[in-house]
Amino acid sequence: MADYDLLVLGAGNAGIAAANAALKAGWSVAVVEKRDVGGTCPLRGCVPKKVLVAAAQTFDVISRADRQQVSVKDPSLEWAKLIEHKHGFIEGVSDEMKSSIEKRGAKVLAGKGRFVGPTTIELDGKRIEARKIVIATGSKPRSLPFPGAKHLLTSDDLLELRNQPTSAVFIGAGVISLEFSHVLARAGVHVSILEADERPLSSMENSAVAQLIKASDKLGIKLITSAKVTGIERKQTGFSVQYLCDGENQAIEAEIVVNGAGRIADIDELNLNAAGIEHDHGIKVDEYLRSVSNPHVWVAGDALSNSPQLSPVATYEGQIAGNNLLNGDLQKPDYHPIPSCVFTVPALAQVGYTEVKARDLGLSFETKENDMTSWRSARMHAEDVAYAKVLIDKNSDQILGAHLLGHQAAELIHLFAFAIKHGVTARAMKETVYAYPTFTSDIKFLV
Ligand SMILES: Cc1cc2nc3c(=O)[nH]c(=O)nc-3n(C[C@H](O)[C@H](O)[C@H](O)COP(=O)(O)OP(=O)(O)OC[C@H]3O[C@@H](n4cnc5c(N)ncnc54)[C@H](O)[C@@H]3O)c2cc1C
Ligand SMILES: NC(=O)c1ccc[n+]([C@@H]2O[C@H](COP(=O)([O-])OP(=O)(O)OC[C@H]3O[C@@H](n4cnc5c(N)ncnc54)[C@H](O)[C@@H]3O)[C@@H](O)[C@H]2O)c1
Repeated sequence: MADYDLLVLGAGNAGIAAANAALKAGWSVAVVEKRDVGGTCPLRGCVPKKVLVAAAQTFDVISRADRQQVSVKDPSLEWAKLIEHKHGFIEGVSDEMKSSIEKRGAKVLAGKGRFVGPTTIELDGKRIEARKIVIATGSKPRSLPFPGAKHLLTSDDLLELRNQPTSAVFIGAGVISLEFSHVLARAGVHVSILEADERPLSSMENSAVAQLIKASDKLGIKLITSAKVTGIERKQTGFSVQYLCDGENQAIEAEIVVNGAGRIADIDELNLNAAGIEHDHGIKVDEYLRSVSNPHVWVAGDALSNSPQLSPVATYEGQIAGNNLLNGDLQKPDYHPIPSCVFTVPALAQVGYTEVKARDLGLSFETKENDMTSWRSARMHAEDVAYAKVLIDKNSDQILGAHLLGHQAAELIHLFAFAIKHGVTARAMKETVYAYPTFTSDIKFLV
């Protein structure tokens, strides 16, 4: 007989969402967690990162204040104090989350679980049998193969870094590197980024990314693309990062070197073969997030290898896995209307298709592109960057994609997400009466 109806591996957004669905249905649920209940987003990801970004935003506003006739003398962003301030947002959070899920009836088991059978997990030498299992073990930084990779810091390390470095090199120009770079640069750190690809953020809209690169350059962030890192060597005061670019061996020195080369599903220690769970670069799941080879197992969140690694997506997938294991396979995730934001300063936000993707799909659409820096709203707030590209279906008048940089992008994007999700037309967005003067009221001119 099974010890639990459901066992969840991992107590992050995805695991907690799946557990909650089963608890509501009166199932007995165990949640196994090897680190802290809460997982990446509240403890080592979105929230602590955003505390740093919020400070960078304030610094940015102050740096433009003279244009609004406000004089502020010598502002500075103090890294060590900021890290201390960030701690206030994390302390006690994991304990609260643990007691909250326990109150709802879950048994929280500490330790690293691994499969020893199709529905059996081993934890600290004990075997636990469950009727169904959800794998929600999240992701970890991709390990890099060159000599000296052991010197690399991760985002976890950066969030704990007490002493402000004078210089930093990031390997990879993805979301993590760009977000941290914009904070560090404002604290006065010399930042360089080495990107293997021809351009950063390859899944985002080209023209919006180009504007972000310009804004990063203005901050002093040095971005080197098409760079193949070959090694990291320790020097007296820091490190030398060697790389190949344009056929030539080159090097940059910095006090710290950070791995921003992507995150991969944290599944390689789960002993998946013992449970007959098919996997190659990730666990193979069907469209209902169920393992294709073990019908008792579902996967959700960053532990999946083919969906966006985002906190609300992890929760959404956890809920779907939970609903499907309770009710039979009914729900498939739909990622199209889910927005994402790169929290640089200015922030870049997108939802729906990029222009390239819409063209690949053979859609017939109109592109509305605007630089709003000369608009009254942007000038009032002394914005340096204010850009929007919106794709509108020529036949249905529905929004296919929106890409915003600056101009409250991380907030405005949700109106476009709502429009895409619910089929609201560009005309309906134009005809709505908005409060004025607001950034939102500009939407009429963006669609
Ligand atoms: C620096 C950073 C900033 C980010 N910022 C944002 C942001 O602004 N917005 C956004 O949407 N997303 C952001 N993300 C991504 C977001 O944090 C993740 O997509 C999300 O937290 C994934 O949730 P999850 O439940 O899948 O995994 P996690 O929250 O990582 O949870 C997985 C849990 O499983 C546990 N575990 C692993 N293996 C085992 C095992 N064998 N046994 C028991 N437990 C195990 C882990 O300890 C962990 O607690 C950020 C990520 C990082 C790293
Ligand atoms: N604001 C947010 O929503 C947010 C913030 C942080 C992280 N995240 C999530 O976390 C995930 C991981 O973030 P990330 O920034 O580490 O990854 P990423 O996938 O965004 O970017 C990784 C980058 O590293 C490059 N790269 C890979 N190997 C390299 C190498 N050897 N040398 C140089 N460049 C290399 C890739 O080409 C890519 O541009 C993202 O997928 C993202 O969804 C989200």
